[in-house]
Amino acid sequence: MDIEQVRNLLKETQATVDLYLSTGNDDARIDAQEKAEQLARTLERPKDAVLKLAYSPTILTAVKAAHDMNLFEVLANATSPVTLSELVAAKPADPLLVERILRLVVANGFAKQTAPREYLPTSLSKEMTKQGPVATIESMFIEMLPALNKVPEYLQKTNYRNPDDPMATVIQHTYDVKTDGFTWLSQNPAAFARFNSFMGAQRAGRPHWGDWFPVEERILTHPALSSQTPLIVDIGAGRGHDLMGFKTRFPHATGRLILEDLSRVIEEVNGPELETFEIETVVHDFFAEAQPISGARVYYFKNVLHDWSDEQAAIIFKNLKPAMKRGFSKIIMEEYILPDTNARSLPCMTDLSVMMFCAGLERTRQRWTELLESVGLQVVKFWMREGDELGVVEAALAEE
Ligand SMILES: C[S@@+](CC[C@H](N)C(=O)[O-])C[C@H]1O[C@@H](n2cnc3c(N)ncnc32)[C@H](O)[C@@H]1O
Repeated sequence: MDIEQVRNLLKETQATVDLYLSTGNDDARIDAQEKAEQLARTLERPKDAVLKLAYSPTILTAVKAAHDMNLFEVLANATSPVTLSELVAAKPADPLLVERILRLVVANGFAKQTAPREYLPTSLSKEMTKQGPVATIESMFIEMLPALNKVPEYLQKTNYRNPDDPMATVIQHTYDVKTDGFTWLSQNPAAFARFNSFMGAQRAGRPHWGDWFPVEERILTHPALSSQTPLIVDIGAGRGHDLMGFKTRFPHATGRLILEDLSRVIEEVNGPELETFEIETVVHDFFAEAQPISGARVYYFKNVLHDWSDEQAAIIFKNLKPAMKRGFSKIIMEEYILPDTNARSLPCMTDLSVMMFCAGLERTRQRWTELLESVGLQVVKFWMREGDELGVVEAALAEE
């Protein structure tokens, strides 16, 4: 172990923690957390680090089993220690088994132990009683882990080609299905509900782009805007929460708000709620047809492009471009924008997951630039917000 390195990291960790405590800035919080992790890694013997990594799936297993035995439900509201006997009664289950599961759960911060066979909740135990976090663990455990397990085999079989076909990626290899991952999930209502809650939980608490992106300056201030102009076309919009959020923040913005998605989604979302927000709906398959709404100020995609490989994304953009008005229309994409070096761990985890599930990918600045330029578009600016590597790619037709 390099003692000098430990000393330096300790100082750096202290400095980033102090910065966070004095500013409350979320970037500073994440920097502090990463420095602390680096420090912990430096203190760990490499062989122990490898062992821990190899055994790490057992943590997920223990948390899932604890959830299945209702241990978090019983613990969550306790203000004084809960005994093993009380926890055992929740299912009921064998005391020795519960004790063993709880040992791993406690060692990983999902509960606290106050005395032999006495436990208290932590913020993580409480998290494990909410629908979204539970769905996150369940979806990962039930549907995704079997496929993750097959990734090395799949990559070997495909001679280590980067997956680019959503009909022939790890999901099809694992489950022997002939559909894309989303269709496969949608055919199993329980799995689909889990997955949707998982995705919802992943996005929960993220600020709306209208709260940090300079919407007024970059979008609303333009002499050509009129009440008939499509102001925002949200492509692959899902249930329309982003447009509703936009309308709430900019109720007097000039122009129409249009929600586009596949027909099955539009059938489901059409109704009084969207009408209240004056949101129009249009059925549009971005692979099969040209963009039907011409001359919009903004073509907005959120969490759409990362589901698709560059080859598929190029089709989406080629179908969009003819509708764009030069000097007026913009593309706004809310996605991860990874730095070209040293990306953080979480977006790299989602990168591997979208690769496995739909041959998608999270893109670095360089990859976004290259993708857009390959189809006659250009990055106008990358906008990063505080907190993580999520941001907005603002793009337009390339200059002629
Ligand atoms: C990951 S969801 C994102 C939804 C929404 N933008 C959000 O961030 O919550 C991807 C969306 O793309 C839609 N989608 C998938 N394939 C599509 C296609 N070929 N044409 C149009 N929309 C599509 C899906 O129905 C889904 O609503």
